[in-house]
Amino acid sequence: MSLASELNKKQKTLKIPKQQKVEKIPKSLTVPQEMQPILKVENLGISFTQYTKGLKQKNLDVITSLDLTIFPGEILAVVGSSGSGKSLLAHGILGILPNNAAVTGTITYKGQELTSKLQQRLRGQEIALVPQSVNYLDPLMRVGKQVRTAVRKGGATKTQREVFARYHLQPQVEKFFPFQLSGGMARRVLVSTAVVSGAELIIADEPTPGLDEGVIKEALSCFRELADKGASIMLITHDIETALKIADRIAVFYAGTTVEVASAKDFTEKGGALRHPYSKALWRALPQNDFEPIPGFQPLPSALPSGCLFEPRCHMATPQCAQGRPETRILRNGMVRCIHAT
Ligand SMILES: Nc1ncnc2c1ncn2[C@@H]1O[C@H](COP(=O)(O)OP(=O)(O)OP(=O)(O)O)[C@@H](O)[C@H]1O
Ligand code: NI
Repeated sequence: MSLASELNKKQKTLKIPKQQKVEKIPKSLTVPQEMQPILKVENLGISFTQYTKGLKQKNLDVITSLDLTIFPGEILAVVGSSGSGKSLLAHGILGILPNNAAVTGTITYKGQELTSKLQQRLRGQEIALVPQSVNYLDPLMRVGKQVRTAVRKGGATKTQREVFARYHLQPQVEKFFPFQLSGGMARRVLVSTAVVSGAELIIADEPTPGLDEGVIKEALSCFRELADKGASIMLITHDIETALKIADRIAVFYAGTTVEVASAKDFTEKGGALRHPYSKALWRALPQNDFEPIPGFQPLPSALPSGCLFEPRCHMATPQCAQGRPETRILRNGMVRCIHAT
């Protein structure tokens, strides 16, 4: 069975909001911090065992000391460039990492440690994934059926047809097999599967590339509506602008760790409200801002610096930065991993 259908089978029914024109996507208020997070990731590490020449074993640390939390009713965007570990985090939460992966640290879901047994129980029930790759669709099952299997209560066909209409999928598409879909259509089917699931936590891994403006807006506003009804959404994207349209908070990833978690409101003007030099640089690199590229490259997992991961590219770096990884600290209501951030 494909992962998408397996992940979403037997899920709770959730009313699909009627199709509506969305001019502006409203954002809910910032989450009160005393609220219990639905998901808490602490000091997460993900490494891969690789065999090199002569069957020598090598460990590749791709995620190190990663922390983040998501609260009920919140959209947390995870932004970072390619290879920063966004998808691996998603797969780590769902418990679908490849066999050669080792996980350290803790992930708690509603206060309970997310063991592999619990992951298996929640996957497709309370936690749904919109996978980054459309290959997760079952190639042998008509797509309408794949979406209907994700509906757990009530009229599955009605729910599937409503969500297809909402994402501009023609009625005949429900009879199609995945190979008959364009990339954009396949992605809309994946988003539909998660949206009808009624999951309490939806992890959407790059759900919008290849979709046209109208459908992107529809998908994003649908996530916002689900969050406003109490669901939590982790929106993984490399596109800060998409993230800012709906997210409450943004976690900035760099080389497999969280360098900053900020309120979406902090991404404004010259980035003065941001805390980490990388977040500021990422913000300033946008065409509508200074369009200033960040010199250098994100380090590869096989060649991570021993000190601060951003130190080799940082204009604020001092010799102390190369001494060791900075701890996370709370700063101006956000989180940052930089000894110089003020
Ligand atoms: N099975 C694996 N074995 C070894 N390394 C892996 C494996 N899967 C992923 N990686 C490495 O882990 C790092 C993070 O990958 P990941 O797919 O999480 O990045 P990402 O942030 O989602 O990037 P993108 O924006 O391109 O989707 C990359 O350097 C990648 O090469
Ligand atoms: Ni990815």
